[in-house]
Amino acid sequence: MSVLPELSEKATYVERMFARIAPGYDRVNRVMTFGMDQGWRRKMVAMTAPPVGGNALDVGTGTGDFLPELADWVRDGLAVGVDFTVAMMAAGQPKIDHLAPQGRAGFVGGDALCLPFPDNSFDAITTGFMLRNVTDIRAALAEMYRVARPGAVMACLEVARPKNPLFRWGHRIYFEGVVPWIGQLLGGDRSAYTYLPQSARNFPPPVQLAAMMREVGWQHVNYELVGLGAAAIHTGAKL
Ligand SMILES: C[S@@+](CC[C@H](N)C(=O)[O-])C[C@H]1O[C@@H](n2cnc3c(N)ncnc32)[C@H](O)[C@@H]1O
Repeated sequence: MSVLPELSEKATYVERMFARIAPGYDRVNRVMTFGMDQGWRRKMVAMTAPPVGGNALDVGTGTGDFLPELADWVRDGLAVGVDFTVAMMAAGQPKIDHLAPQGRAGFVGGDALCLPFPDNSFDAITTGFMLRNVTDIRAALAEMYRVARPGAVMACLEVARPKNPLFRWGHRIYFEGVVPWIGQLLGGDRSAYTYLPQSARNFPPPVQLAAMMREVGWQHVNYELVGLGAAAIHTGAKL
């Protein structure tokens, strides 16, 4: 049975869903990805290579998993996480408690489709598992392009479907049959983790996402499959 909302209700549905699962979000992520997700995030930050003293932005930051790594790279610069679900950022606050007093990292409430920042503000941008959840993927990619400074690199992590038929079959069983139960047991919310594989089915495949990035201005667009093809990391530059 589909749990996917109508487009007109999607933003409210997504915000309420993430507010519900915020307390157990990190735990479920670690188990569901066999601990690989943090390595993917570290790799992405290295791909964007934020400069020392620069500003880095993580869009749809959730519990802020990218922020400590971004803050390490920019050192005395600033790492900002933006999200429209306050409960997710509140759950992640302990991760940046040691950085916030020195003004090195912070959360900002805001919509990825209308980012609350001026043009050309950030030297590096990351976004992880967010694009699947927005009502307009192109608009989100265009907003990230708008706030990126010339020279900035953006890296995006999203779910994909393995190409190898055997992995694809195993992935489908795991993602659609097992993941909702992991979500139920560790996150207390089966419906949210049923939404996950269903929303992934509707998400454009990596080649199509790369084309969308180019359409809104990103250049040198590339992608790499990770996790046996279960996720893709796209990168693009603003020249
Ligand atoms: C699956 S979580 C990903 C969190 C984090 N980036 C990570 O890597 O684990 C998706 C996040 O995107 C946020 N989100 C979805 N649509 C958004 C929008 N239009 N504007 C801002 N945040 C949004 C949700 O609130 C949620 O925190």
